[in-house]
Amino acid sequence: MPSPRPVRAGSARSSSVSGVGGGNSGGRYEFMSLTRTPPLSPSPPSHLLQRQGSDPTTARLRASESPNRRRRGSASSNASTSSTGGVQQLPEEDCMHLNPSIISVALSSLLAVDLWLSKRLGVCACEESSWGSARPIMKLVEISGHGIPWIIGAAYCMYKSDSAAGQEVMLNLLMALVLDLVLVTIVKALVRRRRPAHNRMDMFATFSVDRYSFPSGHATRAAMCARFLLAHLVLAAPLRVLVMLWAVFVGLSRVLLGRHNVTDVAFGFFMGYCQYNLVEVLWLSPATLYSMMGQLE
Ligand SMILES: CC(C)=CCC/C(C)=C/CC/C(C)=C/COP(=O)(O)O
Repeated sequence: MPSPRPVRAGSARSSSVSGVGGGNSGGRYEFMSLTRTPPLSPSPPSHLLQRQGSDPTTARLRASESPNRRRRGSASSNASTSSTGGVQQLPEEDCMHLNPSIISVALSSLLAVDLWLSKRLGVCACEESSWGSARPIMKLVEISGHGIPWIIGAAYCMYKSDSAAGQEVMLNLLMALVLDLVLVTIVKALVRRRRPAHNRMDMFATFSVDRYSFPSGHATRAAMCARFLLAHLVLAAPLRVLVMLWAVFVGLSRVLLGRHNVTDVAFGFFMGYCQYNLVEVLWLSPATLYSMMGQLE
């Protein structure tokens, strides 16, 4: 935690650090890391003042930089001070470090809200949680969106279907489910976001990549399958509403069970929605299938 320290009016900074939360020159406070030895002189070297900045965010950002980067930054700052004979000008690169962009601040705020909200909503994360008694129902919803029942179900319907159109639809549903597994695995492996700390890893049939939470595979599958069923099955209106409610409930149950953060599920829904468009583009017609099989022979 940085500690505020009054700075003498005489040690004013140059205007090159404006916009970094630097206050006025009289009676303002500087933040100094407790892990650093304070300078002996009452007026610290100007390059130190400039680099640490009066903004605690900046101090934190700098503390998290790699040692190499810090060393490089410090060298360039020294150089800039000495080469301008006291007039301090930061290199372009350093100005960007000192000014966290609006996007990164917005992202950090979104992630902070996400973590806070997800923790509050994880009311079925264990039996002792406030809604712990609803956990078995949530786990049933979880199974209803799992890949294994969907793959087995689609294969069974394809086998049992006595019309070519029915077989075609079920074959494409199977292809969509496999595509979903592949895409979610790739994104999870790339992003590697850990599941929430309050999650209990007691899920049925998972891959090793399922220790990661972004995006929610259940949410992608629910969104994609719901779109698929609504587009290719002739369903009465109440059933269509039920399909949509099921998809929403699968996503919600991921957060209530503490399996995911809200953003994992939100992105999962978006990704599943887009995946359906891809399935439409890649649609396997019987003709395509026969020609593919012919090429294999
Ligand atoms: C036939 C075959 C290889 C099926 C694999 C199905 C399988 C194990 C899918 C994993 C489903 C799963 C646990 C996804 C994780 O979902 P999240 O919502 O927790 O990301």
